[in-house]
Amino acid sequence: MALLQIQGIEKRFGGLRAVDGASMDVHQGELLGLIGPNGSGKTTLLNVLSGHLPADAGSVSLDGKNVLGLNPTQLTRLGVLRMFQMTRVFNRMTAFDNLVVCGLALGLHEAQAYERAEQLLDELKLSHVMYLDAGQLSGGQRKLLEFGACFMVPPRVALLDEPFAAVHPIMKETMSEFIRRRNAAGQTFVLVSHDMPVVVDLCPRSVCMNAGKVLAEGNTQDVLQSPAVIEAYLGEESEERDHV
Ligand SMILES: Nc1ncnc2c1ncn2[C@@H]1O[C@H](COP(=O)(O)OP(=O)(O)OP(=O)(O)O)[C@@H](O)[C@H]1O
Repeated sequence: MALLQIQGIEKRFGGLRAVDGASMDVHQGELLGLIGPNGSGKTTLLNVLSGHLPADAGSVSLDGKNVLGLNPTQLTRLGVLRMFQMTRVFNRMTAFDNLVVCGLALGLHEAQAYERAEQLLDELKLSHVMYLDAGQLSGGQRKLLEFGACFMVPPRVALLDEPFAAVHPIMKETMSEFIRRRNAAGQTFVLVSHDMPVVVDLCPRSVCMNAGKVLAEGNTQDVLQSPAVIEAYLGEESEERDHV
């Protein structure tokens, strides 16, 4: 049985079907790419999975138990953890305290939270800025920090929304390496990204969405070469040209 079974999810905003009957499975230990042109419904689907938006229809089960309708706090406790496209950290707290607070909120004891925060900062090459306020860090460092916060208590599934956007290539490499290492150790990920070389490199399997529906899924290379997927991305490019 899949770790996460997503069936027939629908989410409407007024007359717009942002997610239109999307179904997919996320297997234990896999690193699944979730791709698709701008506006295809990827972020909205993640928002439904993490409890930040109610769905209009469909079902989501984790380990076979229905979790649709739970709120973000309940889902976080069950191990469904979400990293946002827009970085969300406490700017007036140090990088170290940001992680410690997150660990305490997830139920760690103080000593455990300190230890894991130090380990994660080291692993993410942020030890040299650990006592700076998060507001003093670069955008990329803040993103790495938020990313690290997701792993203070390793989740059942980490939902990452564009973690590499606007991140310096060296930090991007640090993040990719972290994802690769954790995945090799059994961590399950869903990775939303427009960075195709990284998706190809990291994700053996991908799902491509378009207009709220699943357009193709399977081996990432095959998905990217599928005529329907190429057409969907070309459609996006010609729409961009029309607006210039
Ligand atoms: N809160 C909202 N209210 C109204 N429309 C919304 C809202 N959130 C998203 N949408 C619309 O829903 C559609 C899907 O958006 P979504 O952000 O899920 O796509 P996406 O695939 O994540 O896009 P991108 O790759 O650009 O981030 C878009 O047409 C978007 O404008």
